[in-house]
Amino acid sequence: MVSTPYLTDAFTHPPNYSFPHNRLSRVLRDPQKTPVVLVACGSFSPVTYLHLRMFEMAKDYVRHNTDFEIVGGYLSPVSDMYKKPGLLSARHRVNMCTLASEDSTTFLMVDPWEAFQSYQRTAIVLDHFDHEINTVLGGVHTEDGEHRNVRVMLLAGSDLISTMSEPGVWSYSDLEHILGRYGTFIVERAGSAIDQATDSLARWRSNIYLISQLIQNDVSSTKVRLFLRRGLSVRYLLPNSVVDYIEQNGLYLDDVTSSPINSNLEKGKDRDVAGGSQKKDVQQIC
Ligand SMILES: Nc1ncnc2c1ncn2[C@@H]1O[C@H](COP(=O)(O)OP(=O)(O)OP(=O)(O)O)[C@@H](O)[C@H]1O
Ligand SMILES: NC(=O)c1ccc[n+]([C@@H]2O[C@H](COP(=O)(O)O)[C@@H](O)[C@H]2O)c1
Repeated sequence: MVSTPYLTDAFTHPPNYSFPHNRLSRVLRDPQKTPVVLVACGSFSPVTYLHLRMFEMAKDYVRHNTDFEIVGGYLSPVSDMYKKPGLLSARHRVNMCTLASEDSTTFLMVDPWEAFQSYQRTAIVLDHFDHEINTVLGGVHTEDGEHRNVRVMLLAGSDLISTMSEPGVWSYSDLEHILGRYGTFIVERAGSAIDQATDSLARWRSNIYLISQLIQNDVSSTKVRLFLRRGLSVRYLLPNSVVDYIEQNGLYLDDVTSSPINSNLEKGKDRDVAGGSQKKDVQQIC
Protein backbone atom coordinates (compact mmCIF):
# COMPACT_ATOMS: atom_id res chain seq x y z
CA MET A 1 0.00 0.00 0.00
CA VAL A 2 1.13 3.56 -0.72
CA SER A 3 1.94 5.49 2.44
CA THR A 4 0.01 8.65 3.12
CA PRO A 5 1.51 12.09 3.42
CA TYR A 6 -1.40 13.50 5.36
CA LEU A 7 -3.01 11.04 7.71
CA THR A 8 -3.76 13.14 10.74
CA ASP A 9 -4.98 12.44 14.24
CA ALA A 10 -6.12 16.04 14.65
CA PHE A 11 -9.69 15.47 13.55
CA THR A 12 -12.41 17.90 14.52
CA HIS A 13 -15.25 16.09 16.23
CA PRO A 14 -18.81 17.41 16.33
CA PRO A 15 -20.15 18.13 19.85
CA ASN A 16 -20.91 15.02 21.95
CA TYR A 17 -19.51 12.75 19.27
CA SER A 18 -18.38 9.22 19.95
CA PHE A 19 -17.41 6.73 17.26
CA PRO A 20 -20.07 4.00 16.91
CA HIS A 21 -18.56 0.52 17.05
CA ASN A 22 -21.31 -1.60 18.64
CA ARG A 23 -21.55 -3.81 15.56
CA LEU A 24 -17.87 -3.84 14.70
CA SER A 25 -16.61 -7.37 15.02
CA ARG A 26 -13.40 -7.23 17.05
CA VAL A 27 -12.43 -10.86 16.41
CA LEU A 28 -11.31 -12.02 12.99
CA ARG A 29 -12.95 -15.40 12.35
CA ASP A 30 -10.42 -16.55 9.74
CA PRO A 31 -6.81 -15.58 10.62
CA GLN A 32 -5.79 -16.04 6.96
CA LYS A 33 -8.02 -13.17 5.90
CA THR A 34 -7.56 -9.40 5.92
CA PRO A 35 -10.15 -7.59 8.04
CA VAL A 36 -11.99 -4.87 6.15
CA VAL A 37 -14.48 -2.15 7.04
CA LEU A 38 -16.72 -0.80 4.27
CA VAL A 39 -17.58 2.90 4.28
CA ALA A 40 -20.36 4.27 2.05
CA CYS A 41 -20.28 8.08 1.74
CA GLY A 42 -23.23 9.94 0.26
CA SER A 43 -26.26 12.10 0.81
CA PHE A 44 -28.72 9.37 1.83
CA SER A 45 -31.59 11.81 1.33
CA PRO A 46 -33.34 9.52 1.98
CA VAL A 47 -31.54 6.19 2.45
CA THR A 48 -33.06 3.49 0.18
CA TYR A 49 -32.94 -0.29 -0.03
CA LEU A 50 -30.35 0.11 -2.78
CA HIS A 51 -27.96 1.72 -0.34
CA LEU A 52 -28.46 -1.25 2.00
CA ARG A 53 -28.19 -3.74 -0.89
CA MET A 54 -24.74 -2.35 -1.70
CA PHE A 55 -23.46 -3.85 1.54
CA GLU A 56 -25.10 -7.22 0.84
CA MET A 57 -23.65 -7.31 -2.68
CA ALA A 58 -20.23 -6.44 -1.28
CA LYS A 59 -20.58 -9.16 1.36
CA ASP A 60 -21.28 -11.82 -1.28
CA TYR A 61 -18.51 -10.52 -3.52
CA VAL A 62 -15.97 -10.47 -0.71
CA ARG A 63 -16.84 -13.98 0.42
CA HIS A 64 -16.60 -15.52 -3.04
CA ASN A 65 -13.81 -13.52 -4.67
CA THR A 66 -11.36 -12.13 -2.13
CA ASP A 67 -9.21 -12.82 0.90
CA PHE A 68 -10.96 -10.16 2.93
CA GLU A 69 -13.28 -10.63 5.89
CA ILE A 70 -15.80 -7.84 6.51
CA VAL A 71 -15.75 -6.82 10.18
CA GLY A 72 -18.03 -3.78 9.87
CA GLY A 73 -19.88 -1.45 7.53
CA TYR A 74 -20.77 2.21 7.87
CA LEU A 75 -23.11 4.70 6.25
CA SER A 76 -21.49 8.13 6.48
CA PRO A 77 -24.01 10.83 5.54
CA VAL A 78 -22.43 13.96 4.09
CA SER A 79 -22.49 17.35 5.87
CA ASP A 80 -25.30 19.85 5.26
CA MET A 81 -22.56 22.10 3.87
CA TYR A 82 -22.42 19.87 0.78
CA LYS A 83 -25.54 21.81 -0.22
CA LYS A 84 -26.68 19.43 -2.87
CA PRO A 85 -30.24 19.97 -4.13
CA GLY A 86 -32.66 17.77 -2.21
CA LEU A 87 -30.32 17.44 0.79
CA LEU A 88 -32.46 17.30 3.89
CA SER A 89 -30.98 18.35 7.24
CA ALA A 90 -28.28 16.09 8.66
CA ARG A 91 -30.45 15.35 11.68
CA HIS A 92 -33.17 13.74 9.58
CA ARG A 93 -30.73 11.95 7.27
CA VAL A 94 -28.81 10.47 10.19
CA ASN A 95 -32.05 9.44 11.90
CA MET A 96 -33.28 7.70 8.75
CA CYS A 97 -29.95 5.93 8.22
CA THR A 98 -30.04 4.78 11.86
CA LEU A 99 -33.55 3.34 11.45
CA ALA A 100 -32.49 1.62 8.24
CA SER A 101 -29.34 0.14 9.75
CA GLU A 102 -31.21 -1.15 12.80
CA ASP A 103 -33.54 -2.88 10.38
CA SER A 104 -30.73 -4.52 8.50
CA THR A 105 -27.68 -6.71 8.43
CA THR A 106 -25.80 -7.15 11.66
CA PHE A 107 -22.59 -5.39 10.65
CA LEU A 108 -24.07 -2.06 9.45
CA MET A 109 -23.69 1.16 11.51
CA VAL A 110 -24.12 4.89 10.95
CA ASP A 111 -21.32 7.32 11.69
CA PRO A 112 -22.61 10.89 12.17
CA TRP A 113 -19.09 12.40 12.24
CA GLU A 114 -19.23 13.90 8.72
CA ALA A 115 -22.87 14.88 8.92
CA PHE A 116 -22.68 17.21 11.92
CA GLN A 117 -19.76 19.39 10.94
CA SER A 118 -18.23 21.33 8.05
CA TYR A 119 -17.85 19.56 4.71
CA GLN A 120 -15.14 16.88 4.83
CA ARG A 121 -13.58 15.43 1.70
CA THR A 122 -13.90 11.67 1.29
CA ALA A 123 -10.13 11.18 1.74
CA ILE A 124 -10.37 12.80 5.18
CA VAL A 125 -13.47 10.76 6.04
CA LEU A 126 -11.56 7.53 5.33
CA ASP A 127 -8.64 8.80 7.44
CA HIS A 128 -11.10 9.41 10.27
CA PHE A 129 -12.32 5.77 10.10
CA ASP A 130 -8.76 4.48 9.91
CA HIS A 131 -7.83 6.56 12.96
CA GLU A 132 -10.87 5.52 15.04
CA ILE A 133 -10.64 1.82 14.19
CA ASN A 134 -6.90 1.23 14.07
CA THR A 135 -5.42 3.88 16.36
CA VAL A 136 -8.14 4.51 18.96
CA LEU A 137 -9.74 1.04 19.11
CA GLY A 138 -6.53 -0.81 18.27
CA GLY A 139 -7.83 -2.78 15.28
CA VAL A 140 -9.05 -6.35 15.69
CA HIS A 141 -7.48 -9.60 16.80
CA THR A 142 -7.59 -13.22 15.77
CA GLU A 143 -9.03 -15.93 18.01
CA ASP A 144 -5.43 -16.60 19.10
CA GLY A 145 -5.11 -12.99 20.24
CA GLU A 146 -2.92 -11.80 17.36
CA HIS A 147 -3.42 -8.12 16.50
CA ARG A 148 -4.52 -7.12 12.98
CA ASN A 149 -4.97 -3.69 11.43
CA VAL A 150 -8.29 -3.22 9.69
CA ARG A 151 -8.32 -2.10 6.09
CA VAL A 152 -10.81 0.73 5.50
CA MET A 153 -12.35 0.74 2.00
CA LEU A 154 -14.83 2.96 0.18
CA LEU A 155 -18.06 1.33 -0.99
CA ALA A 156 -19.62 3.32 -3.84
CA GLY A 157 -21.87 3.11 -6.87
CA SER A 158 -20.37 3.42 -10.35
CA ASP A 159 -21.98 6.86 -10.80
CA LEU A 160 -19.94 8.24 -7.92
CA ILE A 161 -16.77 6.59 -9.18
CA SER A 162 -17.33 7.98 -12.68
CA THR A 163 -17.13 11.52 -11.22
CA MET A 164 -13.52 10.64 -10.32
CA SER A 165 -12.66 10.95 -14.02
CA GLU A 166 -14.28 14.37 -14.33
CA PRO A 167 -11.95 17.34 -14.14
CA GLY A 168 -12.12 19.41 -10.98
CA VAL A 169 -14.32 17.12 -8.88
CA TRP A 170 -11.57 15.17 -7.06
CA SER A 171 -7.93 16.22 -6.66
CA TYR A 172 -5.25 13.83 -7.83
CA SER A 173 -3.78 13.62 -4.33
CA ASP A 174 -7.19 12.66 -2.93
CA LEU A 175 -7.59 9.94 -5.56
CA GLU A 176 -4.12 8.67 -4.78
CA HIS A 177 -5.08 8.64 -1.12
CA ILE A 178 -8.51 7.01 -1.54
CA LEU A 179 -7.63 4.47 -4.23
CA GLY A 180 -3.91 4.03 -3.56
CA ARG A 181 -3.96 3.83 0.21
CA TYR A 182 -7.46 2.51 0.93
CA GLY A 183 -9.17 1.06 -2.17
CA THR A 184 -12.77 0.71 -3.20
CA PHE A 185 -15.60 -1.66 -3.99
CA ILE A 186 -17.69 -0.31 -6.86
CA VAL A 187 -21.26 -1.46 -7.31
CA GLU A 188 -22.55 -1.28 -10.87
CA ARG A 189 -25.35 1.27 -11.21
CA ALA A 190 -27.87 1.32 -14.05
CA GLY A 191 -27.05 4.21 -16.42
CA SER A 192 -23.43 4.47 -15.36
CA ALA A 193 -21.15 2.00 -17.16
CA ILE A 194 -18.76 0.36 -14.73
CA ASP A 195 -15.91 -0.03 -17.27
CA GLN A 196 -16.07 3.60 -18.33
CA ALA A 197 -16.16 4.62 -14.69
CA THR A 198 -12.80 2.96 -14.04
CA ASP A 199 -10.96 3.49 -17.37
CA SER A 200 -8.98 6.45 -16.17
CA LEU A 201 -8.36 4.92 -12.74
CA ALA A 202 -6.34 2.00 -14.15
CA ARG A 203 -3.19 2.87 -12.19
CA TRP A 204 -5.02 1.89 -9.01
CA ARG A 205 -6.55 -1.25 -10.58
CA SER A 206 -5.23 -3.59 -7.89
CA ASN A 207 -7.22 -1.71 -5.23
CA ILE A 208 -10.49 -1.47 -7.20
CA TYR A 209 -13.05 -4.28 -7.00
CA LEU A 210 -16.00 -4.23 -9.41
CA ILE A 211 -19.30 -5.72 -8.29
CA SER A 212 -21.92 -6.45 -10.98
CA GLN A 213 -25.59 -5.98 -10.18
CA LEU A 214 -27.10 -9.34 -11.09
CA ILE A 215 -30.61 -8.03 -10.43
CA GLN A 216 -30.95 -4.60 -11.98
CA ASN A 217 -32.45 -2.10 -9.60
CA ASP A 218 -32.17 1.62 -10.19
CA VAL A 219 -33.95 3.04 -7.18
CA SER A 220 -32.44 6.43 -6.39
CA SER A 221 -33.04 8.99 -3.68
CA THR A 222 -33.92 11.51 -6.41
CA LYS A 223 -36.79 9.34 -7.64
CA VAL A 224 -37.98 8.68 -4.09
CA ARG A 225 -38.10 12.44 -3.43
CA LEU A 226 -40.07 12.97 -6.65
CA PHE A 227 -42.56 10.28 -5.69
CA LEU A 228 -43.05 11.84 -2.27
CA ARG A 229 -43.61 15.30 -3.73
CA ARG A 230 -46.27 13.86 -5.99
CA GLY A 231 -47.96 11.98 -3.18
CA LEU A 232 -46.97 8.56 -4.57
CA SER A 233 -46.15 5.60 -2.38
CA VAL A 234 -42.50 4.77 -1.72
CA ARG A 235 -43.22 1.73 0.44
CA TYR A 236 -40.95 -1.25 -0.38
CA LEU A 237 -38.38 1.08 -1.97
CA LEU A 238 -37.06 1.88 1.50
CA PRO A 239 -37.42 0.24 4.90
CA ASN A 240 -40.86 0.65 6.49
CA SER A 241 -39.36 2.39 9.51
CA VAL A 242 -37.90 5.05 7.18
CA VAL A 243 -41.19 5.46 5.28
CA ASP A 244 -42.99 5.93 8.61
CA TYR A 245 -40.39 8.48 9.74
CA ILE A 246 -40.80 10.46 6.51
CA GLU A 247 -44.58 10.46 6.88
CA GLN A 248 -44.52 11.38 10.58
CA ASN A 249 -42.18 14.31 9.94
CA GLY A 250 -43.79 15.45 6.68
CA LEU A 251 -40.48 15.26 4.84
CA TYR A 252 -39.82 15.88 1.13
CA LEU A 253 -43.17 17.49 0.46
CA ASP A 254 -41.52 20.69 -0.77
CA ASP A 255 -38.94 21.09 -3.47
CA VAL A 256 -35.77 21.66 -1.46
CA THR A 257 -33.15 23.37 -3.59
CA SER A 258 -29.95 25.00 -2.54
CA SER A 259 -27.03 26.58 -4.26
CA PRO A 260 -23.88 24.47 -4.36
CA ILE A 261 -21.07 25.21 -1.94
CA ASN A 262 -18.57 24.15 -4.55
CA SER A 263 -19.66 24.30 -8.14
CA ASN A 264 -17.08 21.72 -9.20
CA LEU A 265 -18.27 19.18 -6.65
CA GLU A 266 -21.84 19.71 -7.75
CA LYS A 267 -21.05 19.83 -11.45
CA GLY A 268 -20.01 16.21 -11.47
CA LYS A 269 -23.19 15.13 -9.80
CA ASP A 270 -25.44 17.39 -11.89
CA ARG A 271 -23.94 16.05 -15.08
CA ASP A 272 -24.57 12.55 -13.86
CA VAL A 273 -28.22 13.16 -13.21
CA ALA A 274 -28.80 15.35 -16.23
CA GLY A 275 -26.83 13.23 -18.66
CA GLY A 276 -27.58 9.71 -17.45
CA SER A 277 -30.63 7.51 -17.50
CA GLN A 278 -31.98 9.13 -14.34
CA LYS A 279 -33.11 12.20 -16.28
CA LYS A 280 -35.27 10.13 -18.62
CA ASP A 281 -36.84 8.30 -15.70
CA VAL A 282 -37.47 11.53 -13.87
CA GLN A 283 -39.18 13.00 -16.94
CA GLN A 284 -41.39 9.94 -17.19
CA ILE A 285 -42.42 10.33 -13.56
CA CYS A 286 -43.21 14.02 -14.10
N1 LIG B 1 -29.27 2.19 -7.39
C1 LIG B 1 -27.98 2.23 -7.00
N2 LIG B 1 -27.09 1.36 -7.50
C2 LIG B 1 -25.77 1.44 -7.14
N3 LIG B 1 -25.27 2.35 -6.28
C3 LIG B 1 -26.12 3.23 -5.74
C4 LIG B 1 -27.51 3.21 -6.05
N4 LIG B 1 -28.12 4.21 -5.35
C5 LIG B 1 -27.14 4.83 -4.66
N5 LIG B 1 -25.94 4.26 -4.89
C6 LIG B 1 -24.64 4.66 -4.34
O1 LIG B 1 -24.83 4.97 -2.96
C7 LIG B 1 -23.92 5.99 -2.57
C8 LIG B 1 -24.66 7.11 -1.89
O2 LIG B 1 -25.59 7.58 -2.82
P1 LIG B 1 -26.46 8.87 -2.68
O3 LIG B 1 -26.85 9.12 -1.30
O4 LIG B 1 -25.87 9.96 -3.46
O5 LIG B 1 -27.79 8.25 -3.36
P2 LIG B 1 -28.43 8.61 -4.72
O6 LIG B 1 -29.57 7.70 -4.84
O7 LIG B 1 -27.42 8.65 -5.83
O8 LIG B 1 -28.86 10.10 -4.37
P3 LIG B 1 -29.45 11.22 -5.29
O9 LIG B 1 -30.49 10.55 -6.14
O10 LIG B 1 -29.96 12.19 -4.28
O11 LIG B 1 -28.31 11.75 -6.13
C9 LIG B 1 -23.20 6.44 -3.85
O12 LIG B 1 -21.95 5.77 -3.90
C10 LIG B 1 -24.11 5.95 -4.94
O13 LIG B 1 -23.37 5.68 -6.12
N1 LIG C 1 -13.32 15.48 -3.54
C1 LIG C 1 -14.09 14.74 -2.78
O1 LIG C 1 -13.74 14.29 -1.70
C2 LIG C 1 -15.48 14.43 -3.28
C3 LIG C 1 -15.92 14.83 -4.53
C4 LIG C 1 -17.21 14.50 -4.91
C5 LIG C 1 -18.03 13.77 -4.06
N2 LIG C 1 -17.54 13.39 -2.84
C6 LIG C 1 -18.36 12.62 -1.88
O2 LIG C 1 -19.13 11.67 -2.55
C7 LIG C 1 -20.41 11.61 -1.99
C8 LIG C 1 -21.32 12.01 -3.11
O3 LIG C 1 -22.56 11.97 -2.75
P1 LIG C 1 -23.64 12.27 -3.86
O4 LIG C 1 -23.53 11.15 -4.85
O5 LIG C 1 -24.89 12.24 -3.10
O6 LIG C 1 -23.31 13.62 -4.46
C9 LIG C 1 -20.43 12.58 -0.80
O7 LIG C 1 -20.12 11.86 0.36
C10 LIG C 1 -19.29 13.53 -1.12
O8 LIG C 1 -18.63 14.05 0.01
C11 LIG C 1 -16.30 13.69 -2.44
